[in-house]
Amino acid sequence: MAESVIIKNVTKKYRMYKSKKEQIGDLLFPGKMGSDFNAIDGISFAVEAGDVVGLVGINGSGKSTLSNIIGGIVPPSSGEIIAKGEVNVIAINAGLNNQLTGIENIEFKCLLMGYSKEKIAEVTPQIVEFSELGDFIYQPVKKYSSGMKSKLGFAISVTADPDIIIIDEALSVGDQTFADKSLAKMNEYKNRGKTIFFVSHNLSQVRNFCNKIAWIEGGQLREYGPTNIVMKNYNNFIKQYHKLSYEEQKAFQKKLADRRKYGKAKVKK
Ligand SMILES: Nc1ncnc2c1ncn2[C@@H]1O[C@H](COP(=O)(O)OP(=O)(O)OP(=O)(O)O)[C@@H](O)[C@H]1O
Repeated sequence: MAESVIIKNVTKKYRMYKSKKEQIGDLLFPGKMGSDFNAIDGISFAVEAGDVVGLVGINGSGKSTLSNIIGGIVPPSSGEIIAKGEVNVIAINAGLNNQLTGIENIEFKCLLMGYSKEKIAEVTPQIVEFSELGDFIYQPVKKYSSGMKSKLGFAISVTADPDIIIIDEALSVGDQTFADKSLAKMNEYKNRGKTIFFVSHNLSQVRNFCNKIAWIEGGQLREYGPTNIVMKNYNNFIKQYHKLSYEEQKAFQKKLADRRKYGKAKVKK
């Protein structure tokens, strides 16, 4: 099978400040105030065409940051993504403008996707119907609930026919009927051999939908491989993690956060 996406030593650093004063100080004296934090820390793996890859990991591990980098929404600080084909991100709020109405957002995103006026006129009713938003489509998106935003974002995204699709929690928002419809659409993409990245905390969905899993921990890739193997290890980890006391969980989180701040070498095992 041909490689579809190659993730090469990708790192994303954010500057962290303890106060507004530190943030302003960093502007005046660059590099003197605040500290770097690796949201993503040297992640590499290759995905084959037709793979459906679940991105799993506890809160804050870096799943969305990585999927946004793969989708070209967030630039990496270093490293690169080599994607063979067009990439489309289906995420909650992905690229929606809060000031515009639903219908204006449809037009705006279609223009961004390079559609002609005729194509926009053709797909708009289909998007409106898929979104199930009814008359809310004429309201500004800032008045939408997160579920409604997700429905709109999803409806717009699925009219495109990208080769590589990134789904960030979009299937877990909205009501059951919409979730079922979205899952059916995703299964259609999967059966057509598209490459899919699926960010989710819903492990049974990941198990059913994905053939590979990338387990992200503290910004690093802890494990990547076939679903049955990685899911077993991740499930064991989650069970152990939930058995920890509140203090022990905090200590574990701190160790990961320190590693992201100071690097592996300076953090004791
Ligand atoms: N724009 C930003 N500025 C600073 N830090 C950020 C930014 N975006 C993300 N982070 C930090 O990067 C880390 C990874 O966040 P990310 O949203 O990728 O995690 P996640 O695994 O998707 O989490 P969740 O499961 O809670 O959605 C977190 O510690 C987060 O605080």
